[in-house]
Amino acid sequence: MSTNIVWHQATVNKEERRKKNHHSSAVLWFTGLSGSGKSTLANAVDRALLDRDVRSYVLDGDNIRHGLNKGLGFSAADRTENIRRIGEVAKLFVDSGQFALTAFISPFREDRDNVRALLTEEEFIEIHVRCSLEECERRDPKGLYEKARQGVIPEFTGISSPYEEPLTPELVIDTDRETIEESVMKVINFLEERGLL
Ligand SMILES: Nc1ncnc2c1ncn2[C@@H]1O[C@H](COP(=O)(O)OS(=O)(=O)O)[C@@H](OP(=O)(O)O)[C@H]1O
Ligand SMILES: Nc1ncnc2c1ncn2[C@@H]1O[C@H](COP(=O)(O)OP(=O)(O)O)[C@@H](O)[C@H]1O
Repeated sequence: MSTNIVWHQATVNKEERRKKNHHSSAVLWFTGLSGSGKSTLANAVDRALLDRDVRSYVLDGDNIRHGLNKGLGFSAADRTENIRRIGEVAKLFVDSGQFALTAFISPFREDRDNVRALLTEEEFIEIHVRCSLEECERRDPKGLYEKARQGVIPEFTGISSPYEEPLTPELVIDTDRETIEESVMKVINFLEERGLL
């Protein structure tokens, strides 16, 4: 535990940064099974936002685990710590006037709700990237489900580790029924309706 630390108030504040950017800032929290389409969708939304001169950045589970969260595994405790840290990083992005697009399985409801609690109501947008386990297994883009079924990968989400679906997400995207383009437009329309863009 750190002691004797005092918060230093920043000189430039979030509202000033948002005004300069001509848009608001928030976290788009994509959650879903491995292979459901989180990374694909987050990156496609990132591109659509860039095309609109909106500042955004993707934080992706696989990539973050190569650096910042290297050393964390897939036990429940490590997944909780993974999501806690990403929640804090995403909050920094919001403070910097940008959109953070996070693509983590984030299987536990409580962990996602803890991130929500770090932000205001408008700043946390939970997007359930919904896709049946059967379809995710059929896609198996990295061959991980096959390994999980063989018992080579333990504690694999959906197979040997739980996924708790969001109860009241801001958005649900059915990637086994919609095209990527349709899903992207759904997210962009939502941001416009909320007055965030
Ligand atoms: N045991 C186990 N369970 C689930 N996923 C596994 C596992 N081992 C490795 N992988 C790969 O790690 C990616 C998930 O990392 P996350 O940081 O998103 O997971 S979590 O939110 O902490 O649960 C996940 O990436 P995505 O497929 O993009 O979801 C997998 O490629
Ligand atoms: N509507 C859709 N949205 C997102 N991905 C889709 C969709 N339809 C098919 N896919 C495919 O599903 C796979 C999802 O993989 P990925 O984005 O890596 O998922 P995740 O990040 O959730 O593990 C990709 O191969 C992608 O092309």
